[in-house]
Amino acid sequence: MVIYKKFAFDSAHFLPNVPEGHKCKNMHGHTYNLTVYLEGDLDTELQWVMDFKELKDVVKPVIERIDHQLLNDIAGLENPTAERIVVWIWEQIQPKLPLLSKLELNETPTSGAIYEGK
Ligand SMILES: Nc1nc2c(c(=O)[nH]1)N=C([C@H](O)[C@H](O)COP(=O)(O)OP(=O)(O)OP(=O)(O)O)CN2
Ligand SMILES: [Zn+2]
Repeated sequence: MVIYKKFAFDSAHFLPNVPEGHKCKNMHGHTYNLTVYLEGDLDTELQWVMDFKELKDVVKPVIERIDHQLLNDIAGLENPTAERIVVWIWEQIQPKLPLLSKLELNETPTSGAIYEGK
């Protein structure tokens, strides 16, 4: 069984390593949408994989670290591509979510990154 929960955060960023003239060298912002997927068996008694509230309690503090921030200022996010951000989030939450199976991060309505671990 796969369950998921969605989160959103608003952050500013710029991509320092792109060539001069690339639009993403300029600071700009996104409303990021994150979907967290867990995969596991149903608990026989509760008939769920994990309480969505417990899932939220793990992910929300991590989202709060990056919401309304300049991502480039955060350790590990000096080059905050969607790919780097999704790995960074994985590294923060995976130790507390052993059933974590996939993260999907949408940077815009048309672009994003999916990470399933190493
Ligand atoms: N592989 C990656 N490519 C790009 C990233 C990234 O994180 N990984 N990031 C950017 C920029 O942050 C940019 O803000 C998003 O790019 P883009 O999808 O081109 O945004 P648009 O709003 O212009 O998209 P359209 O829907 O095509 O208008 C760039 N590349
Ligand atoms: Zn961007």
